Amino acid sequence: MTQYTISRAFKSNVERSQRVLEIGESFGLALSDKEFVIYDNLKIDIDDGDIVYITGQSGSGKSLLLRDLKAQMAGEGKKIADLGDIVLEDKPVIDLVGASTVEATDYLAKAGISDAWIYIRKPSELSDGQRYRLKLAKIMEQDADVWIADEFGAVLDRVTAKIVAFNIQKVARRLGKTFMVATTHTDLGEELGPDLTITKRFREKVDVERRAA
Ligand SMILES: Nc1ncnc2c1ncn2[C@@H]1O[C@H](COP(=O)(O)OP(=O)(O)OP(=O)(O)O)[C@@H](O)[C@H]1O
Repeated sequence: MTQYTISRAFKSNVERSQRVLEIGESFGLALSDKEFVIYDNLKIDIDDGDIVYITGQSGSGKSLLLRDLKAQMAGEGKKIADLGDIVLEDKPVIDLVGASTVEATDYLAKAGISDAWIYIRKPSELSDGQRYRLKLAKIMEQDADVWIADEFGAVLDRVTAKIVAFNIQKVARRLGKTFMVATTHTDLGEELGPDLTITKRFREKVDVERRAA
């Protein structure tokens, strides 16, 4: 178990344009620089192989948390596969994943793609949701210790998001990977079965809940 400490704050630095001054006056906003604290010395214990489910409203600080955890884990020498870093070559989908056709179809199926018409298309011809699932297949094939997916399933319909969540946590658990996702959606708890649920609330408030052993 490793303990990570997260602290993050921003200065407001408001640029005082004419319109900003009008808004400040109309809504009674003080435009003096203020500090916004998003994480205040938050301690999070994460074990290798944990499934970590980060939720919270838009703008609450989920991406910042993932980014800081990623940096600290990389600093410890862990290999990270981050969905946000994956660049897709414009080749047929079936050529983009795995060492063989069988391996490719296996990874793709786990990521929720099992349509032959998608296999033979290129990423530029796919929908956002199909591209997202292809990237999930690509993080599963990487020889990394930690898999990271921000905006997890955000572009997927909820039935597909749940199926993909269930499948990928199963693979992560089998391979002993740490899998960390962040999303505004709170409906994936049952499918992910997270070891750690982090709910980011307003200001620096955070709920961290570990599943009973
Ligand atoms: N460089 C920055 N300077 C100032 N404020 C920032 C900066 N980066 C992020 N923030 C603020 O920190 C807060 C958290 O941002 P973050 O991207 O982590 O939110 P999020 O929960 O991932 O949101 P979403 O679900 O919309 O992606 C936001 O209110 C954002 O405005």
